[in-house]
Amino acid sequence: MKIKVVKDYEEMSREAALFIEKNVRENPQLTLGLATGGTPLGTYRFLAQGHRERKMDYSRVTTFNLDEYVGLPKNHEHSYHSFMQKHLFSLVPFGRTYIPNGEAADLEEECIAYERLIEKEGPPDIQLLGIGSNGHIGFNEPGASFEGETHVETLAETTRKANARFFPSPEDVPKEAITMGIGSILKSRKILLLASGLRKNEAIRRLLKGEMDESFPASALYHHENVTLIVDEEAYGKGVEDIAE
Ligand SMILES: N[C@@H]1[C@@H](O)[C@H](O)[C@@H](COP(=O)(O)O)O[C@@H]1O
Repeated sequence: MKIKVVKDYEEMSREAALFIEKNVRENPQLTLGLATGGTPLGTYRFLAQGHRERKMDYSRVTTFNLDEYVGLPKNHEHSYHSFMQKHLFSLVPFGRTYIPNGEAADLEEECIAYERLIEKEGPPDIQLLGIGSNGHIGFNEPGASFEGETHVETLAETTRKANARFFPSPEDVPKEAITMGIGSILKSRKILLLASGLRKNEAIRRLLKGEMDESFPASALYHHENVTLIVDEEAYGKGVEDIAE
């Protein structure tokens, strides 16, 4: 695991966007795995700026999103479809964009179809990831299998609480989500993990201990040979050793 410690959220976001831009310049037909949540917002802002000001071209890039809430219509203001539209897709035209359909009549079928799509079009050349304070990646909660494919996950109460800030009230946070599995995520060629702020300090500390354990989903990343962690000083904390290589 390559670890880059940066000053703050802005710097993390800029570094992440530069990482993606460099890879897209080298391969304009890249497949990009995308994440939601507060963490990648700055990265998306910088990608949009690069497109606007430096004419970065994403017209042949295909994107796959990690996850979507179950039961929210695509045009619901808190669906991840709406999130991506608002923060990235309306600002940067991509070739093709895929997000799981959380209101599919047959969710199992949707999961299988999404996994097949990833296999057919991908796997992603770069998978962008945030980390939950309980170590979740995508919506793979503690206990999720490291070999798991796209599936329906019941959200941990801590995750629902953390995401309540995006909803009018905590009860409005859906109880389930479709998520790419940890096995699907690990198929990506490169993984770019971002973490910012004190809220993530404990999760980063635990990750950097380097112990692989299904009770801590992000530790599965030690099974992958090309992971870059960009972490700001608050999330990294003082005195954390670079245990990981
Ligand atoms: N499903 C998403 C994850 O993809 C995200 O990485 C994580 C952290 O969110 P945030 O970036 O808002 O801290 O939780 C969310 O629930």
